[in-house]
Amino acid sequence: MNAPTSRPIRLGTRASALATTQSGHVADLIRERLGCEVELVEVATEGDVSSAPLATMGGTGVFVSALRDALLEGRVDVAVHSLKDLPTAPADGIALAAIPPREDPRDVVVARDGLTLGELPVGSRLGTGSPRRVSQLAALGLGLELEGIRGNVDTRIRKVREGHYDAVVLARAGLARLGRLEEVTEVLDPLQMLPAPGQGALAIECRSDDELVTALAQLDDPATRAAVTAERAVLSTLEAGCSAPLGALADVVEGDDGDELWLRAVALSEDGGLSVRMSASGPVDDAAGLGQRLASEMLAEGAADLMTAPHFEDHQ
Ligand SMILES: NCc1[nH]cc(CCC(=O)O)c1CC(=O)O
Repeated sequence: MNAPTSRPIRLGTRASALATTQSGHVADLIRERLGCEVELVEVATEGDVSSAPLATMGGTGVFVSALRDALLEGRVDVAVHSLKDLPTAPADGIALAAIPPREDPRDVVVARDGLTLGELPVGSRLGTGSPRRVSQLAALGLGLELEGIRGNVDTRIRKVREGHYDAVVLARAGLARLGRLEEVTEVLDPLQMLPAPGQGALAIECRSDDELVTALAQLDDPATRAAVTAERAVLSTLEAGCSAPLGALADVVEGDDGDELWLRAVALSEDGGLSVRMSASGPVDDAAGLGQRLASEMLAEGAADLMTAPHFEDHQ
């Protein structure tokens, strides 16, 4: 296809190794598939500059807003985010123009001495700052010490190498993009660890009134978009009534009447002691409806009460 514009497309990226790798990947896709020139423009975000815990900075949205500001102010034309870091509410003036094919969405363990979770001795120190990972790990009853950790992928792995932690849990997708899969000592089955909604997928955004919306749509993978739409609908529906740790994963599977979407989700109390786990399937073209229905059923089963559950008082 002809280049939609004569000027180079400015693609905004955060400076981290993962962000520049992801952005470089999308820049290549745009060059190959749309035949446009692309230049990378670095954008600093509060999430990169500060080392405060993410929870005190308004969550992972801090990584996203600086890139969106750069888009709206016309400093860049395209922004690439990890979809799991993207808030579910649509942003004014911004289009989610494409979601390319997803990487393997599972979480992985990087442990000392090639160990798996089950092989780590009781009392081993596992670093993760994610409430979703903490609660699901706690629910496994392995007797691990779960400790907060910050820093990029490289820093987290180094903290295991240097003996500060016995293990860390990371998204497989990040390691795959960085060419670090050889560090993985165990891939966690979603039966035990459901990933974050959107994990492993990229979001390509542009201004909603830009002609790029149509051009970028060629990079969209409909199966990935359907899956992450269902997962994010669980998140946005539960967010209204529940701030519990949440995992969700959808796959396009072959059903009796052709392709359908199979969705599973779990909401847990912070200590993993209580959880509401459900699954459902539905038509691929009603992904949002499927996610909303599953989340409503989860709310009816008490998902909203998990954080304030009486067991916190009873068993302390
Ligand atoms: N929380 C930060 C973050 N955002 C996206 C990824 C990895 C790539 C992805 O999930 O798409 C990571 C690192 C991690 O969770 O290990």
